[in-house]
Amino acid sequence: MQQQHDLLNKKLKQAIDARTVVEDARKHQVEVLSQFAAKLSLSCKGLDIELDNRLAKFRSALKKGVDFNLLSPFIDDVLGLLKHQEAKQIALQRELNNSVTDAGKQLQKVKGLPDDARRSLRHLLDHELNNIQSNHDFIPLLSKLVIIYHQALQAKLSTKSETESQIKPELAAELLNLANDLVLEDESAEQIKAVKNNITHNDCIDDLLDSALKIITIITRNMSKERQSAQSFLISLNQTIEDLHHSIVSTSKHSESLSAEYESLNKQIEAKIKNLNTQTQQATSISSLKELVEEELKSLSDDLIAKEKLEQSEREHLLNSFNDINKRISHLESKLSTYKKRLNEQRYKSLLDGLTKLPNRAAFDERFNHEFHLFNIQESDVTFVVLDVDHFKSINDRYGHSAGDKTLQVIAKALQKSIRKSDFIARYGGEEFVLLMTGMSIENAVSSLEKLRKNIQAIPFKFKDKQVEITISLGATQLKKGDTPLIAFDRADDALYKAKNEGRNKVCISK
Ligand SMILES: Nc1nc2c(ncn2[C@@H]2O[C@H](COP(=O)(O)OP(=O)(O)OP(=O)(O)O)[C@@H](O)[C@H]2O)c(=O)[nH]1
Repeated sequence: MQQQHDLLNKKLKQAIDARTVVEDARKHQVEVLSQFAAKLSLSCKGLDIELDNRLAKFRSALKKGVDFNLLSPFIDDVLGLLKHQEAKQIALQRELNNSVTDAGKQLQKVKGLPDDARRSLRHLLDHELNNIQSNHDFIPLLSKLVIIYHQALQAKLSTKSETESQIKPELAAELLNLANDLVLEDESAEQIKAVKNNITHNDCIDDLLDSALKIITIITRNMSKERQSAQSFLISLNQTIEDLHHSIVSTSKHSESLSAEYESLNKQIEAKIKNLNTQTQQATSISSLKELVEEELKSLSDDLIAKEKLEQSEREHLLNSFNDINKRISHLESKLSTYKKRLNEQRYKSLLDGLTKLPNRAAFDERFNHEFHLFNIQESDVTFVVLDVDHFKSINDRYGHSAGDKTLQVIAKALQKSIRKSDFIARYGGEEFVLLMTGMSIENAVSSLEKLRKNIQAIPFKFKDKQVEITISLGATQLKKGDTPLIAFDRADDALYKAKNEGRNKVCISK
Protein backbone atom coordinates (compact mmCIF):
# COMPACT_ATOMS: atom_id res chain seq x y z
CA MET A 1 0.00 0.00 0.00
CA GLN A 2 2.92 2.31 0.80
CA GLN A 3 4.13 1.64 -2.72
CA GLN A 4 0.83 2.72 -4.19
CA HIS A 5 0.87 5.89 -2.07
CA ASP A 6 4.35 6.70 -3.36
CA LEU A 7 3.17 6.17 -6.90
CA LEU A 8 0.25 8.49 -6.29
CA ASN A 9 2.60 11.12 -4.84
CA LYS A 10 4.94 10.78 -7.78
CA LYS A 11 2.11 11.21 -10.28
CA LEU A 12 0.85 14.25 -8.40
CA LYS A 13 4.34 15.79 -8.45
CA GLN A 14 4.65 15.11 -12.18
CA ALA A 15 1.27 16.75 -12.75
CA ILE A 16 2.38 19.84 -10.77
CA ASP A 17 5.68 20.07 -12.72
CA ALA A 18 3.92 19.79 -16.07
CA ARG A 19 1.51 22.50 -15.00
CA THR A 20 4.46 24.78 -14.09
CA VAL A 21 5.96 24.29 -17.57
CA VAL A 22 2.63 25.25 -19.17
CA GLU A 23 2.31 28.31 -16.92
CA ASP A 24 5.87 29.43 -17.77
CA ALA A 25 5.32 29.02 -21.52
CA ARG A 26 2.11 31.00 -21.24
CA LYS A 27 3.81 33.77 -19.21
CA HIS A 28 6.56 34.03 -21.79
CA GLN A 29 4.07 34.19 -24.64
CA VAL A 30 2.14 36.93 -22.91
CA GLU A 31 5.34 38.94 -22.38
CA VAL A 32 6.35 38.67 -26.05
CA LEU A 33 2.86 39.64 -27.17
CA SER A 34 2.81 42.62 -24.84
CA GLN A 35 6.19 43.88 -25.99
CA PHE A 36 5.18 43.49 -29.59
CA ALA A 37 1.86 45.24 -29.09
CA ALA A 38 3.64 48.13 -27.34
CA LYS A 39 6.14 48.40 -30.22
CA LEU A 40 3.39 48.33 -32.81
CA SER A 41 1.44 51.01 -31.04
CA LEU A 42 4.53 53.28 -30.98
CA SER A 43 4.95 52.87 -34.72
CA CYS A 44 1.52 54.44 -35.31
CA LYS A 45 2.40 57.54 -33.26
CA GLY A 46 1.62 60.84 -34.95
CA LEU A 47 -1.15 59.63 -37.26
CA ASP A 48 -3.97 60.99 -35.20
CA ILE A 49 -4.27 62.57 -31.74
CA GLU A 50 -7.14 60.37 -30.60
CA LEU A 51 -5.34 57.27 -31.81
CA ASP A 52 -2.20 58.45 -29.98
CA ASN A 53 -4.14 58.85 -26.74
CA ARG A 54 -5.77 55.42 -26.98
CA LEU A 55 -2.46 53.79 -27.79
CA ALA A 56 -0.80 55.53 -24.83
CA LYS A 57 -3.54 54.08 -22.57
CA PHE A 58 -3.10 50.70 -24.23
CA ARG A 59 0.66 50.81 -23.55
CA SER A 60 0.15 51.82 -19.96
CA ALA A 61 -2.37 48.99 -19.50
CA LEU A 62 0.19 46.59 -20.95
CA LYS A 63 2.85 47.88 -18.57
CA LYS A 64 0.62 47.27 -15.56
CA GLY A 65 0.20 43.62 -16.50
CA VAL A 66 -1.91 41.91 -19.07
CA ASP A 67 -5.45 40.83 -18.51
CA PHE A 68 -6.60 39.88 -21.98
CA ASN A 69 -10.23 40.31 -21.16
CA LEU A 70 -9.61 43.93 -20.15
CA LEU A 71 -7.35 44.59 -23.14
CA SER A 72 -9.85 43.36 -25.65
CA PRO A 73 -11.99 46.56 -25.68
CA PHE A 74 -8.77 48.65 -26.06
CA ILE A 75 -7.80 46.63 -29.11
CA ASP A 76 -11.30 46.98 -30.55
CA ASP A 77 -11.09 50.77 -30.10
CA VAL A 78 -7.67 50.99 -31.74
CA LEU A 79 -8.83 48.85 -34.65
CA GLY A 80 -11.80 51.15 -35.12
CA LEU A 81 -9.58 54.23 -35.13
CA LEU A 82 -7.14 52.66 -37.57
CA LYS A 83 -10.02 51.96 -39.94
CA HIS A 84 -11.23 55.53 -39.47
CA GLN A 85 -7.72 56.75 -40.30
CA GLU A 86 -7.75 54.74 -43.50
CA ALA A 87 -11.13 56.25 -44.45
CA LYS A 88 -9.76 59.76 -43.77
CA GLN A 89 -6.82 59.11 -46.11
CA ILE A 90 -9.16 57.92 -48.83
CA ALA A 91 -11.34 61.05 -48.45
CA LEU A 92 -8.27 63.30 -48.63
CA GLN A 93 -7.10 61.54 -51.73
CA ARG A 94 -10.51 61.91 -53.34
CA GLU A 95 -10.48 65.63 -52.55
CA LEU A 96 -7.06 66.05 -54.15
CA ASN A 97 -8.07 64.08 -57.22
CA ASN A 98 -11.19 66.18 -57.62
CA SER A 99 -9.37 69.49 -57.35
CA VAL A 100 -6.65 68.49 -59.81
CA THR A 101 -9.21 66.97 -62.18
CA ASP A 102 -11.29 70.18 -62.05
CA ALA A 103 -8.22 72.29 -62.81
CA GLY A 104 -7.33 69.95 -65.69
CA LYS A 105 -10.85 70.02 -67.11
CA GLN A 106 -10.90 73.81 -67.01
CA LEU A 107 -7.65 73.81 -68.95
CA GLN A 108 -9.11 71.40 -71.49
CA LYS A 109 -11.96 73.82 -72.19
CA VAL A 110 -9.55 76.63 -73.06
CA LYS A 111 -9.30 77.25 -76.77
CA GLY A 112 -5.90 77.35 -78.45
CA LEU A 113 -4.31 74.53 -76.47
CA PRO A 114 -1.56 72.93 -78.59
CA ASP A 115 -2.49 69.45 -79.87
CA ASP A 116 0.38 67.69 -78.11
CA ALA A 117 -0.42 69.37 -74.83
CA ARG A 118 -4.13 68.54 -75.22
CA ARG A 119 -3.22 64.89 -75.81
CA SER A 120 -0.90 64.72 -72.77
CA LEU A 121 -3.54 66.47 -70.65
CA ARG A 122 -6.21 63.97 -71.69
CA HIS A 123 -3.89 61.07 -70.89
CA LEU A 124 -3.08 62.60 -67.54
CA LEU A 125 -6.75 63.11 -66.65
CA ASP A 126 -7.95 59.75 -67.97
CA HIS A 127 -5.16 57.48 -66.75
CA GLU A 128 -2.51 58.89 -64.46
CA LEU A 129 -4.76 60.82 -62.09
CA ASN A 130 -6.70 57.69 -61.20
CA ASN A 131 -3.54 56.38 -59.60
CA ILE A 132 -2.91 59.41 -57.44
CA GLN A 133 -3.16 58.88 -53.75
CA SER A 134 -2.69 61.62 -51.19
CA ASN A 135 0.87 62.63 -50.45
CA HIS A 136 1.07 65.94 -48.67
CA ASP A 137 4.61 66.81 -49.75
CA PHE A 138 3.69 66.88 -53.41
CA ILE A 139 0.43 68.84 -53.11
CA PRO A 140 1.97 72.35 -52.91
CA LEU A 141 4.20 71.51 -55.87
CA LEU A 142 1.25 70.32 -57.90
CA SER A 143 -0.70 73.49 -57.11
CA LYS A 144 2.27 75.65 -58.16
CA LEU A 145 2.59 73.66 -61.37
CA VAL A 146 -1.06 74.19 -62.22
CA ILE A 147 -0.59 77.95 -61.64
CA ILE A 148 2.48 78.09 -63.91
CA TYR A 149 0.58 76.11 -66.51
CA HIS A 150 -2.28 78.60 -66.33
CA GLN A 151 0.08 81.55 -66.68
CA ALA A 152 1.76 80.02 -69.71
CA LEU A 153 -1.60 79.36 -71.28
CA GLN A 154 -2.82 82.90 -70.63
CA ALA A 155 0.38 84.21 -72.21
CA LYS A 156 -0.20 82.02 -75.24
CA LEU A 157 -3.80 83.13 -75.63
CA SER A 158 -2.94 86.81 -75.31
CA THR A 159 -0.37 86.61 -78.12
CA LYS A 160 -2.04 88.37 -81.01
CA SER A 161 -0.18 87.07 -84.05
CA GLU A 162 1.63 83.86 -84.96
CA THR A 163 4.85 85.74 -85.51
CA GLU A 164 4.82 87.56 -82.19
CA SER A 165 7.49 86.25 -79.80
CA GLN A 166 6.24 83.49 -77.57
CA ILE A 167 9.40 83.21 -75.49
CA LYS A 168 8.81 83.35 -71.75
CA PRO A 169 12.13 83.13 -69.87
CA GLU A 170 10.63 84.13 -66.50
CA LEU A 171 8.12 81.26 -66.65
CA ALA A 172 10.90 78.93 -67.77
CA ALA A 173 12.99 79.98 -64.74
CA GLU A 174 10.01 79.44 -62.41
CA LEU A 175 9.38 76.00 -63.84
CA LEU A 176 13.06 75.13 -63.56
CA ASN A 177 13.16 76.21 -59.92
CA LEU A 178 10.16 74.05 -59.23
CA ALA A 179 11.77 71.09 -60.97
CA ASN A 180 14.90 71.67 -58.87
CA ASP A 181 12.82 71.32 -55.71
CA LEU A 182 11.75 67.83 -56.69
CA VAL A 183 13.66 65.08 -54.92
CA LEU A 184 13.04 61.92 -56.92
CA GLU A 185 14.90 58.70 -57.50
CA ASP A 186 16.03 56.40 -60.29
CA GLU A 187 13.96 56.58 -63.46
CA SER A 188 11.95 59.61 -62.29
CA ALA A 189 15.15 61.54 -61.49
CA GLU A 190 16.38 60.88 -65.04
CA GLN A 191 13.04 61.97 -66.52
CA ILE A 192 13.07 65.22 -64.53
CA LYS A 193 16.65 65.84 -65.65
CA ALA A 194 15.56 65.51 -69.29
CA VAL A 195 12.65 67.90 -68.73
CA LYS A 196 14.98 70.41 -67.02
CA ASN A 197 17.36 70.19 -69.94
CA ASN A 198 14.50 70.86 -72.29
CA ILE A 199 13.35 73.91 -70.29
CA THR A 200 16.86 75.40 -70.37
CA HIS A 201 17.06 75.07 -74.13
CA ASN A 202 13.50 75.91 -75.09
CA ASP A 203 11.67 78.64 -73.27
CA CYS A 204 8.91 79.09 -75.84
CA ILE A 205 5.41 78.70 -74.46
CA ASP A 206 4.42 75.51 -76.26
CA ASP A 207 7.49 73.72 -74.92
CA LEU A 208 6.89 75.08 -71.44
CA LEU A 209 3.29 73.83 -71.50
CA ASP A 210 4.56 70.44 -72.58
CA SER A 211 7.28 70.39 -69.88
CA ALA A 212 4.80 71.39 -67.16
CA LEU A 213 2.52 68.50 -68.13
CA LYS A 214 5.45 66.10 -68.15
CA ILE A 215 6.44 67.19 -64.63
CA ILE A 216 2.85 66.71 -63.41
CA THR A 217 2.82 63.22 -64.92
CA ILE A 218 6.13 62.29 -63.27
CA ILE A 219 4.89 63.57 -59.90
CA THR A 220 1.59 61.70 -60.08
CA ARG A 221 3.37 58.44 -60.94
CA ASN A 222 5.64 58.89 -57.95
CA MET A 223 2.75 59.67 -55.65
CA SER A 224 1.01 56.52 -56.75
CA LYS A 225 4.14 54.40 -56.18
CA GLU A 226 4.76 55.90 -52.75
CA ARG A 227 1.16 55.45 -51.69
CA GLN A 228 1.06 51.83 -52.83
CA SER A 229 3.99 50.94 -50.64
CA ALA A 230 2.51 52.78 -47.63
CA GLN A 231 -0.82 51.10 -48.25
CA SER A 232 0.64 47.62 -48.41
CA PHE A 233 2.41 48.29 -45.12
CA LEU A 234 -0.78 49.54 -43.47
CA ILE A 235 -2.71 46.53 -44.74
CA SER A 236 -0.23 44.08 -43.24
CA LEU A 237 -0.15 46.12 -40.04
CA ASN A 238 -3.93 45.92 -39.81
CA GLN A 239 -3.92 42.25 -40.67
CA THR A 240 -1.35 41.39 -38.03
CA ILE A 241 -3.11 43.39 -35.34
CA GLU A 242 -6.36 41.64 -36.20
CA ASP A 243 -4.67 38.22 -36.12
CA LEU A 244 -3.07 39.11 -32.83
CA HIS A 245 -6.43 40.08 -31.46
CA HIS A 246 -8.06 36.83 -32.58
CA SER A 247 -5.21 34.79 -31.26
CA ILE A 248 -5.34 36.52 -27.87
CA VAL A 249 -9.10 36.03 -27.65
CA SER A 250 -8.95 32.39 -28.71
CA THR A 251 -6.03 31.62 -26.36
CA SER A 252 -7.83 33.22 -23.50
CA LYS A 253 -11.11 31.38 -24.31
CA HIS A 254 -9.21 28.10 -24.62
CA SER A 255 -7.53 28.75 -21.27
CA GLU A 256 -10.87 29.57 -19.67
CA SER A 257 -12.48 26.32 -20.82
CA LEU A 258 -9.41 24.33 -19.75
CA SER A 259 -9.46 25.99 -16.34
CA ALA A 260 -13.03 24.82 -15.83
CA GLU A 261 -12.04 21.26 -16.76
CA TYR A 262 -9.02 21.43 -14.45
CA GLU A 263 -11.12 22.63 -11.62
CA SER A 264 -13.63 19.83 -11.97
CA LEU A 265 -10.83 17.24 -12.29
CA ASN A 266 -9.09 18.65 -9.21
CA LYS A 267 -12.33 18.50 -7.25
CA GLN A 268 -12.85 14.90 -8.39
CA ILE A 269 -9.33 13.94 -7.28
CA GLU A 270 -9.71 15.74 -3.98
CA ALA A 271 -13.03 14.02 -3.32
CA LYS A 272 -11.53 10.63 -4.13
CA ILE A 273 -8.58 11.17 -1.79
CA LYS A 274 -10.95 12.27 0.96
CA ASN A 275 -13.14 9.26 0.33
CA LEU A 276 -10.10 6.99 0.38
CA ASN A 277 -9.11 8.45 3.72
CA THR A 278 -12.49 7.88 5.36
CA GLN A 279 -12.86 4.43 3.87
CA THR A 280 -9.39 3.45 5.14
CA GLN A 281 -10.28 4.55 8.63
CA GLN A 282 -13.57 2.69 8.53
CA ALA A 283 -12.18 -0.55 7.06
CA THR A 284 -12.66 -3.63 9.15
CA SER A 285 -10.35 -6.13 7.45
CA ILE A 286 -7.07 -5.99 5.54
CA SER A 287 -8.53 -7.72 2.51
CA SER A 288 -11.48 -5.32 2.19
CA LEU A 289 -9.09 -2.42 2.74
CA LYS A 290 -6.79 -3.70 0.00
CA GLU A 291 -9.68 -4.14 -2.37
CA LEU A 292 -11.00 -0.67 -1.63
CA VAL A 293 -7.63 1.05 -1.97
CA GLU A 294 -6.85 -0.73 -5.22
CA GLU A 295 -10.15 0.31 -6.68
CA GLU A 296 -9.81 3.93 -5.58
CA LEU A 297 -6.18 4.15 -6.73
CA LYS A 298 -7.14 2.84 -10.15
CA SER A 299 -9.80 5.47 -10.47
CA LEU A 300 -7.39 8.18 -9.20
CA SER A 301 -4.75 7.14 -11.67
CA ASP A 302 -7.34 7.40 -14.49
CA ASP A 303 -8.10 10.96 -13.39
CA LEU A 304 -4.41 11.85 -13.32
CA ILE A 305 -3.94 10.46 -16.81
CA ALA A 306 -6.90 12.56 -17.99
CA LYS A 307 -5.32 15.60 -16.33
CA GLU A 308 -1.98 14.92 -17.99
CA LYS A 309 -3.67 14.66 -21.38
CA LEU A 310 -5.42 17.94 -20.78
CA GLU A 311 -2.11 19.60 -19.96
CA GLN A 312 -0.46 18.06 -22.96
CA SER A 313 -3.18 19.43 -25.22
CA GLU A 314 -2.88 22.90 -23.66
CA ARG A 315 0.87 22.85 -24.13
CA GLU A 316 0.48 21.93 -27.78
CA HIS A 317 -2.17 24.53 -28.37
CA LEU A 318 -0.05 27.24 -26.77
CA LEU A 319 3.03 26.18 -28.64
CA ASN A 320 1.21 26.23 -31.98
CA SER A 321 -0.32 29.64 -31.53
CA PHE A 322 2.95 30.91 -30.10
CA ASN A 323 4.91 29.76 -33.17
CA ASP A 324 2.31 31.14 -35.52
CA ILE A 325 2.28 34.57 -33.91
CA ASN A 326 6.05 34.58 -33.65
CA LYS A 327 6.31 34.06 -37.40
CA ARG A 328 3.89 36.90 -38.10
CA ILE A 329 5.68 39.16 -35.66
CA SER A 330 9.07 38.63 -37.26
CA HIS A 331 7.60 39.20 -40.71
CA LEU A 332 5.92 42.42 -39.67
CA GLU A 333 8.92 43.59 -37.70
CA SER A 334 11.15 43.27 -40.73
CA LYS A 335 8.55 45.16 -42.81
CA LEU A 336 8.29 47.81 -40.13
CA SER A 337 12.02 48.37 -39.99
CA THR A 338 12.31 48.63 -43.79
CA TYR A 339 9.44 51.09 -43.86
CA LYS A 340 10.90 53.17 -41.02
CA LYS A 341 14.27 53.22 -42.76
CA ARG A 342 12.63 54.46 -45.93
CA LEU A 343 10.73 57.17 -44.08
CA ASN A 344 13.92 58.37 -42.40
CA GLU A 345 15.73 58.37 -45.71
CA GLN A 346 12.91 60.37 -47.24
CA ARG A 347 12.90 62.92 -44.42
CA TYR A 348 16.68 63.24 -44.82
CA LYS A 349 16.40 63.51 -48.59
CA SER A 350 13.62 66.06 -48.41
CA LEU A 351 16.10 68.41 -46.72
CA LEU A 352 18.87 67.80 -49.25
CA ASP A 353 19.23 69.36 -52.66
CA GLY A 354 19.14 66.55 -55.19
CA LEU A 355 21.81 67.98 -57.49
CA THR A 356 24.50 69.31 -55.15
CA LYS A 357 23.63 67.20 -52.06
CA LEU A 358 23.91 70.38 -49.98
CA PRO A 359 21.05 71.23 -47.60
CA ASN A 360 18.19 72.72 -49.62
CA ARG A 361 16.04 75.78 -49.11
CA ALA A 362 13.65 74.04 -46.69
CA ALA A 363 16.62 72.97 -44.54
CA PHE A 364 18.03 76.50 -44.70
CA ASP A 365 14.72 78.10 -43.65
CA GLU A 366 14.57 75.80 -40.65
CA ARG A 367 18.19 76.60 -39.69
CA PHE A 368 17.85 80.35 -40.34
CA ASN A 369 14.83 80.56 -38.01
CA HIS A 370 16.69 78.55 -35.40
CA GLU A 371 19.76 80.85 -35.60
CA PHE A 372 17.46 83.85 -35.24
CA HIS A 373 15.94 82.34 -32.14
CA LEU A 374 19.43 81.80 -30.64
CA PHE A 375 20.54 85.26 -31.74
CA ASN A 376 17.61 86.85 -29.91
CA ILE A 377 18.61 85.06 -26.72
CA GLN A 378 22.41 85.25 -26.91
CA GLU A 379 23.06 88.16 -29.26
CA SER A 380 26.33 86.60 -30.43
CA ASP A 381 27.71 87.64 -33.84
CA VAL A 382 26.16 85.93 -36.86
CA THR A 383 27.10 86.78 -40.44
CA PHE A 384 24.74 85.88 -43.23
CA VAL A 385 25.87 85.68 -46.86
CA VAL A 386 24.11 85.22 -50.20
CA LEU A 387 26.36 83.84 -52.98
CA ASP A 388 25.46 83.77 -56.68
CA VAL A 389 27.33 82.28 -59.64
CA ASP A 390 28.16 84.98 -62.20
CA HIS A 391 26.73 84.75 -65.73
CA PHE A 392 25.55 81.25 -65.08
CA LYS A 393 22.96 81.41 -67.84
CA SER A 394 25.73 81.75 -70.40
CA ILE A 395 27.35 78.50 -69.16
CA ASN A 396 24.07 76.69 -69.81
CA ASP A 397 23.63 78.41 -73.15
CA ARG A 398 27.17 77.80 -74.38
CA TYR A 399 27.99 74.38 -72.96
CA GLY A 400 24.61 72.83 -72.23
CA HIS A 401 22.48 72.18 -69.19
CA SER A 402 24.51 69.15 -68.06
CA ALA A 403 27.68 71.28 -67.99
CA GLY A 404 25.69 73.81 -65.93
CA ASP A 405 24.64 71.06 -63.51
CA LYS A 406 28.21 69.78 -63.20
CA THR A 407 29.42 73.34 -62.53
CA LEU A 408 26.94 73.73 -59.67
CA GLN A 409 28.07 70.40 -58.19
CA VAL A 410 31.77 71.36 -58.33
CA ILE A 411 31.11 74.82 -56.87
CA ALA A 412 28.96 73.33 -54.09
CA LYS A 413 31.77 70.93 -53.16
CA ALA A 414 34.36 73.70 -53.18
CA LEU A 415 32.15 75.94 -51.02
CA GLN A 416 31.55 73.16 -48.53
CA LYS A 417 35.30 72.49 -48.35
CA SER A 418 36.20 76.15 -47.84
CA ILE A 419 33.98 76.89 -44.84
CA ARG A 420 34.35 76.09 -41.15
CA LYS A 421 32.60 73.07 -39.62
CA SER A 422 30.34 75.38 -37.63
CA ASP A 423 29.21 77.30 -40.76
CA PHE A 424 26.06 76.25 -42.56
CA ILE A 425 25.80 76.39 -46.34
CA ALA A 426 22.74 75.56 -48.46
CA ARG A 427 21.63 75.75 -52.06
CA TYR A 428 18.88 78.32 -51.97
CA GLY A 429 17.74 77.72 -55.54
CA GLY A 430 19.09 77.87 -59.09
CA GLU A 431 22.67 79.18 -58.97
CA GLU A 432 22.23 80.88 -55.60
CA PHE A 433 23.71 79.65 -52.30
CA VAL A 434 23.34 80.94 -48.74
CA LEU A 435 25.86 80.79 -45.90
CA LEU A 436 25.40 81.26 -42.15
CA MET A 437 28.54 81.96 -40.12
CA THR A 438 27.81 81.77 -36.42
CA GLY A 439 30.07 83.42 -33.86
CA MET A 440 31.55 85.58 -36.63
CA SER A 441 31.32 89.36 -37.02
CA ILE A 442 31.08 90.82 -40.52
CA GLU A 443 34.49 92.49 -40.11
CA ASN A 444 36.12 89.13 -39.39
CA ALA A 445 34.10 87.35 -42.06
CA VAL A 446 35.29 89.48 -44.97
CA SER A 447 38.75 87.91 -45.29
CA SER A 448 37.25 84.36 -45.24
CA LEU A 449 34.71 85.36 -47.86
CA GLU A 450 37.46 86.84 -50.06
CA LYS A 451 39.31 83.54 -49.75
CA LEU A 452 36.14 81.68 -50.69
CA ARG A 453 35.65 83.88 -53.76
CA LYS A 454 39.26 83.28 -54.87
CA ASN A 455 38.94 79.53 -54.30
CA ILE A 456 36.03 79.36 -56.72
CA GLN A 457 37.81 81.52 -59.28
CA ALA A 458 40.80 79.19 -59.11
CA ILE A 459 38.81 76.04 -60.03
CA PRO A 460 40.13 74.87 -63.42
CA PHE A 461 36.83 74.35 -65.29
CA LYS A 462 37.18 72.94 -68.78
CA PHE A 463 34.29 72.72 -71.27
CA LYS A 464 34.63 71.58 -74.87
CA ASP A 465 38.40 71.59 -74.37
CA LYS A 466 38.32 75.22 -73.39
CA GLN A 467 39.59 76.51 -70.05
CA VAL A 468 36.72 78.47 -68.47
CA GLU A 469 36.92 80.76 -65.46
CA ILE A 470 33.84 80.82 -63.26
CA THR A 471 33.33 83.38 -60.51
CA ILE A 472 30.84 84.13 -57.78
CA SER A 473 29.50 87.35 -56.25
CA LEU A 474 28.81 87.58 -52.53
CA GLY A 475 26.57 89.85 -50.46
CA ALA A 476 27.07 89.73 -46.70
CA THR A 477 25.44 91.23 -43.63
CA GLN A 478 25.49 90.75 -39.88
CA LEU A 479 22.31 90.00 -37.93
CA LYS A 480 21.10 93.02 -35.97
CA LYS A 481 18.75 93.47 -33.05
CA GLY A 482 15.19 93.88 -34.33
CA ASP A 483 15.92 91.98 -37.56
CA THR A 484 13.52 89.44 -38.94
CA PRO A 485 14.80 86.69 -41.27
CA LEU A 486 13.25 88.58 -44.17
CA ILE A 487 14.91 91.91 -43.29
CA ALA A 488 18.33 90.27 -42.89
CA PHE A 489 17.89 88.38 -46.16
CA ASP A 490 16.95 91.55 -48.02
CA ARG A 491 20.01 93.36 -46.65
CA ALA A 492 22.34 90.57 -47.83
CA ASP A 493 20.53 90.54 -51.16
CA ASP A 494 21.10 94.30 -51.54
CA ALA A 495 24.80 93.74 -50.95
CA LEU A 496 24.79 90.98 -53.58
CA TYR A 497 23.04 93.29 -56.04
CA LYS A 498 25.77 95.86 -55.40
CA ALA A 499 28.48 93.25 -56.04
CA LYS A 500 26.83 92.31 -59.34
CA ASN A 501 26.48 95.95 -60.35
CA GLU A 502 30.08 96.71 -59.53
CA GLY A 503 31.31 94.13 -62.03
CA ARG A 504 30.74 90.77 -60.24
CA ASN A 505 33.41 88.45 -58.72
CA LYS A 506 33.24 90.62 -55.63
CA VAL A 507 32.34 90.59 -51.92
CA CYS A 508 30.09 93.46 -50.82
CA ILE A 509 28.72 94.06 -47.36
CA SER A 510 25.61 95.79 -46.14
CA LYS A 511 25.58 96.94 -42.52
N1 LIG B 1 22.11 73.78 -65.41
C1 LIG B 1 21.29 74.32 -64.54
N2 LIG B 1 20.85 75.59 -64.72
C2 LIG B 1 20.04 76.13 -63.80
C3 LIG B 1 19.59 75.41 -62.67
N3 LIG B 1 18.79 76.23 -61.95
C4 LIG B 1 18.74 77.41 -62.59
N4 LIG B 1 19.50 77.37 -63.70
C5 LIG B 1 19.72 78.43 -64.69
O1 LIG B 1 20.51 79.45 -64.09
C6 LIG B 1 20.35 80.62 -64.89
C7 LIG B 1 20.38 81.84 -64.01
O2 LIG B 1 20.44 82.92 -64.84
P1 LIG B 1 20.25 84.41 -64.38
O3 LIG B 1 19.34 84.46 -63.19
O4 LIG B 1 19.86 85.20 -65.59
O5 LIG B 1 21.63 84.86 -63.86
P2 LIG B 1 23.11 84.72 -64.41
O6 LIG B 1 23.18 84.30 -65.83
O7 LIG B 1 23.84 83.87 -63.46
O8 LIG B 1 23.61 86.19 -64.34
P3 LIG B 1 24.04 87.04 -63.08
O9 LIG B 1 23.47 86.42 -61.87
O10 LIG B 1 23.44 88.38 -63.33
O11 LIG B 1 25.52 87.07 -63.07
C8 LIG B 1 19.04 80.45 -65.65
O12 LIG B 1 19.34 80.32 -67.01
C9 LIG B 1 18.47 79.16 -65.13
O13 LIG B 1 17.85 78.43 -66.17
C10 LIG B 1 20.05 74.06 -62.53
O14 LIG B 1 19.72 73.34 -61.59
N5 LIG B 1 20.89 73.57 -63.47
